[in-house]
Amino acid sequence: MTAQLDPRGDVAVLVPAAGAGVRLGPGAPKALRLLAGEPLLVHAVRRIAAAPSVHTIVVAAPATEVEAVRAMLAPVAPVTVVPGGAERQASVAAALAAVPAGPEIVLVHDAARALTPPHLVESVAAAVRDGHDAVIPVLPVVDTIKEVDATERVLGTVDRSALRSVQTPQGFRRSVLVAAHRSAGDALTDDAGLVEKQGIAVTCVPGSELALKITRPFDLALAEHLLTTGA
Ligand SMILES: Nc1ccn([C@@H]2O[C@H](COP(=O)(O)OP(=O)(O)OP(=O)(O)O)[C@@H](O)[C@H]2O)c(=O)n1
Ligand SMILES: C[C@](O)(CO)[C@H](O)COP(=O)(O)O
Repeated sequence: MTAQLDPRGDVAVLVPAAGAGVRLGPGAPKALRLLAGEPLLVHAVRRIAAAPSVHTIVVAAPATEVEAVRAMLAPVAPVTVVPGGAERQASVAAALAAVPAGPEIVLVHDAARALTPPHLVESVAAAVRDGHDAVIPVLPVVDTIKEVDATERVLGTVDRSALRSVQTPQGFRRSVLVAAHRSAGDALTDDAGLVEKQGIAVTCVPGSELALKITRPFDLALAEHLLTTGA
C-alpha cells in the first residue's frame, strides 16, 4: 500500500539527491547506491515520510534518473521528483520551485543522511514553528582542532567550545528560504549559509549521531552496521 503523507502537515521537505558521490568512489549516483539492499534515497524518504508534520516531499534526482527515481519511490511515499542541478544549491533551488502552495515550513535534507530519525525532522520543524526563521541540527565537535598552514605545519589549536558540526534537515520559514535562494551568489554547501548571508539569525538544535552523512566508504559500512545490528 502506498503511504499517505498527512494533508494536515505544515512541512515540505526537499531532498537533494542529485550528487555523484565522488568521495564514495566509482559507481551509481550516491543516492541510488545500496545500503542493506535498498537505495540510500529510499531509506531517507521512508524516514522523512514517517514524521507526522510532513505534508510534501520533493526529491531532486540526477537528471538522467528522474523516471527511475519516481518508480523507485512510488511504493515508499508520495513524492514529487524533479531534475537536480550541477551543484547542491541548484538542486535545492529546483526542488524548492516545485513545492505547492500550503506548507509554510520548508526543510532541506540530504539523501546522503539516510538514517536520520523522524524525530529529528519533527524537532527542527517544531523550532521553526516556534518562531525561528532558520534552524539547523548540530553536534559538538569531538576532536581537538588544529589550524595549519599550506605545508601542514600547525599554527595553533582552535577553541572548539564554540564550534558545531552541522547536519540536515535544516528548517526555514518558507519565505526566508525562497528569498535566500533568490539572492544566492556563489554556491554554498548548505542552505543556512545562504540565510546567514541575508543577515538572518540561524538557531541550533541538538542533532543526532544517526543523521551522519554517508560521504566515504567507511560511512556506508558504519550505516550498514547500524542498520543490521538495530543500533
Ligand atoms: N549537484 C548536487 C550535489 C549534491 N546533491 C546532494 O546533496 C547532498 C549532500 O551532498 P554530498 O553528500 O556532498 O553528496 P555528493 O555531492 O554526491 O558527494 P561528493 O562530493 O562526494 O560527490 C546529497 O544528498 C547529494 O545527492 C545534489 O542534490 N546535487
Ligand atoms: C548540507 C550539509 O550536509 C551540512 O553538513 C553539507 O554541507 C553538505 O555538503 P558537503 O560538501 O559534504 O559539506
